[in-house]
Amino acid sequence: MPLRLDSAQVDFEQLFAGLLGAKRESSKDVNDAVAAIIADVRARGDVAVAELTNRFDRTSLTPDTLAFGAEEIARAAAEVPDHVRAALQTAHDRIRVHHEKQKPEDHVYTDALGVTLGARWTAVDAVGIYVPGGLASYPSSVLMNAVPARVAGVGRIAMVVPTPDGAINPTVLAAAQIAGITEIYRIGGAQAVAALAYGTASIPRVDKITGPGNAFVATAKRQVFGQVGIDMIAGPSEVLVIADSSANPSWVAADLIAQAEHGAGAQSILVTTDARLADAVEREVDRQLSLLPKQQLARDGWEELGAIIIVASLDEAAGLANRIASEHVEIATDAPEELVPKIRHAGAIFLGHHTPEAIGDYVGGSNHVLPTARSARFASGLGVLDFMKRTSLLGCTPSALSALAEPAVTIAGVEDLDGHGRSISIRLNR
Ligand SMILES: NC(=O)c1ccc[n+]([C@@H]2O[C@H](COP(=O)([O-])OP(=O)(O)OC[C@H]3O[C@@H](n4cnc5c(N)ncnc54)[C@H](O)[C@@H]3O)[C@@H](O)[C@H]2O)c1
Ligand SMILES: N[C@H](CO)Cc1c[nH]c[nH+]1
Ligand SMILES: [Zn+2]
Repeated sequence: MPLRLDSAQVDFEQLFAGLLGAKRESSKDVNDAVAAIIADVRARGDVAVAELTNRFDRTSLTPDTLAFGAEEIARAAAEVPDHVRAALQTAHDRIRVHHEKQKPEDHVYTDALGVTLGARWTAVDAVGIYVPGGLASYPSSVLMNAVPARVAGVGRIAMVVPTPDGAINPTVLAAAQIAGITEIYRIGGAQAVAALAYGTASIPRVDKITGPGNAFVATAKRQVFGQVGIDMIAGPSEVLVIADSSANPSWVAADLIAQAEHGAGAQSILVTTDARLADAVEREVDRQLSLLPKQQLARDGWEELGAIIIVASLDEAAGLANRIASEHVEIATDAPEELVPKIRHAGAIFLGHHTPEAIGDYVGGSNHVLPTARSARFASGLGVLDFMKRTSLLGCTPSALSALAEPAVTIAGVEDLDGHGRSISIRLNR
């Protein structure tokens, strides 16, 4: 049974420990396993990457066959039916247009003292994008990573994607082709993250790694942070639907199931002001799951990490949503815009009855790589800025330096850094 609570009973700490916390932490076992994998890849390079991939993904790779060849990519992409390619192209184009609007502007100004200040944005040189592929394949995630990287102007984009049992979904390669990605490796998990971070003979190291993945991927990204940049920890997917009596229980149920079908650790929560809707959604989830024979993952996910919470008001729903800080928040009410200002912690907000989260997964144009596991409290979804960095610019005229020297030398003095002070004052005594 999914968890069912009403607002009088919602003990956030308990909710956190059960629903939001324990099952989503990476365990000591995963941490240790990932540390061992990273150490192995650093020591033995491509040989370790091939061996580990063969073990976890049941492949038969050698150090020479880690990368997809150009003809292989072209051949696989050519197998993809025209309507699928057209759908990917639509998604690509919409994602590109939206992300173009995120490109930051450089700015420079000179203040009254004659100090020039500014900020200049430049792209990261080399990025590794992780496309998950263990339980399902995600051509859409290729686009969500690659498009903002290209809009940012990243020089080199290396993509990794696991190929369980040696099989690749050709649509993943078609998406890469549409996005202009040519460097692709058939590896996944912690060994792929380690190879991108530290480099091997056949996989040059990158500067930053982005993309979602399972607990092994997320833990590996945490462990290589510092050696390379990372975007965020985007782990198992989550949705929190806020609904009132205007919501359609079948639609809400379908949205909860859609998220649960992401499998292990995926989480679907309904927060509603209407007890009758809660009952109807619960029944409807069961009914829809019984009609979907392929939905074992969703069934398990709903049983394990599904929840229905009844609250007294939409304000209370917003407060709870902020504490949970879900990856996706759907507002299934007639006036979603009234609630939006009250939702401060969410990876993405979906407005109204006609905006299922899945439209954002694919073709809405916004990014679907979003902060999970409550990291929306401090992190944002993937975007162009993740592939860029800002360098500040500072310039003083002689008179500006004279005006600022005294306070600067004073602070250098209290820090006991005379060399700093002298490097300023030496310029004044001429
Ligand atoms: N937040 C997002 O934007 C987003 C998008 C798509 C998918 N996702 C999430 O990404 C995750 C994808 O997970 P996945 O498993 O399907 O694919 P994955 O590619 O993340 O992980 C598969 C890899 O995990 C490694 N692995 C598996 N078992 C292992 C073990 N016992 N020891 C060491 N390594 C092991 C293997 O190397 C395998 O290649 C899902 O949780 C899904 O919800 C999130
Ligand atoms: N809901 C996932 C995390 O935002 C993304 C996704 C890809 N394909 C389907 N769904
Ligand atoms: Zn999804």
